[in-house]
Amino acid sequence: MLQRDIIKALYSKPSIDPEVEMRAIIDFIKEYVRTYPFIKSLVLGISGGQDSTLTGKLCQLAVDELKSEREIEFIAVRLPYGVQKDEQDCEDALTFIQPDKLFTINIKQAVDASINTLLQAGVTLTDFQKGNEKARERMKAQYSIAAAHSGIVVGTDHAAESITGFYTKFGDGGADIFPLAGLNKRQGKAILKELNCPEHLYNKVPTADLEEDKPQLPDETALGVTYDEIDDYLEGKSVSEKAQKVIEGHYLKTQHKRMLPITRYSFDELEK
Ligand SMILES: NC(=O)c1ccc[n+]([C@@H]2O[C@H](COP(=O)([O-])OP(=O)(O)OC[C@H]3O[C@@H](n4cnc5c(N)ncnc54)[C@H](O)[C@@H]3O)[C@@H](O)[C@H]2O)c1
Ligand SMILES: Nc1ncnc2c1ncn2[C@@H]1O[C@H](COP(=O)(O)O)[C@@H](O)[C@H]1O
Ligand SMILES: O=P(O)(O)OP(=O)(O)O
Ligand SMILES: [Mg+2]
Repeated sequence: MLQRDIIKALYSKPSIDPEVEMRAIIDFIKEYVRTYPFIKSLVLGISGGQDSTLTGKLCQLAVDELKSEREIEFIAVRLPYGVQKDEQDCEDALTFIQPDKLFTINIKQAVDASINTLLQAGVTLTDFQKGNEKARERMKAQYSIAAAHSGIVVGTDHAAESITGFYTKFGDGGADIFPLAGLNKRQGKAILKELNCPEHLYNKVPTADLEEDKPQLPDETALGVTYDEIDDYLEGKSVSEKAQKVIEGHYLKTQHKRMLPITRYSFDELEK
């Protein structure tokens, strides 16, 4: 049964103890950093959404615990395209996280320059495709900051995003570690509650906010399925036939995103 295989592949659990899970994630981050002495920073884009708020807080907590052992800092990065509509949420997330360092990189100039250069060469991108350019520019900026600070890039992908492939390949999908792997959306919310996060940040409507034609488009509208249904599916519960079809359709269509570039050998591993 596909549901069982997906749950196994994405390390999804039917339930979590938020305190235990939070400790396990912090310990994973600490253990990873300890394994590679060159790592002196963790770099992460903070959008004002649930996932980057949680990932950022856990990174800062891990770094705080490591500071007595070694040189290490957490670097938060604001990456607006022009002026962000949910600017205040981003400020609130940063107040909650209290990062060691903050950079603000406005990606508008770089994205617009890229779009224009492509246009001059005869390649016209749609608004949706431009959205993916924004995500890739954010990835590039985070890697530049990591390179300049002996760091690694942290990503916010988790099971409820991974299952639908709802991220830009080599954009927000491009990072060095994914501390939230295995969690679904409501489990992430439960950990934020445990951390006393301001309620409006974990109850915020999830959005990639990449399209200018559809500002702050809810992920659930774009996906055609709710996170509650996705979370139920990942917890092994039965969902409506329609939800199951939509979720499994996204999963199968985005298999390539959960693999490194496909070769003659790994092609055999795809479900056809
Ligand atoms: N761009 C936006 O404005 C926006 C907004 C909200 C959400 N999202 C979500 O982010 C995700 C990004 O969109 P996307 O998936 O179209 O773009 P993407 O760039 O992440 O993935 C598409 C690319 O993947 C590669 N690809 C596609 N099928 C493949 C296959 N079978 N084998 C190997 N490579 C393959 C191709 O290079 C293709 O251009 C989507 O889930 C989308 O809903 C995007
Ligand atoms: N506006 C943003 N500023 C900083 N970082 C951002 C911004 N938008 C997205 N990000 C990063 O990308 C991931 C994925 O976002 P989704 O909302 O899931 O598409 C986010 O967690 C940030 O790290
Ligand atoms: O990745 P984020 O932080 O933008 O969260 P969400 O996916 O809920 O928008
Ligand atoms: Mg978001």
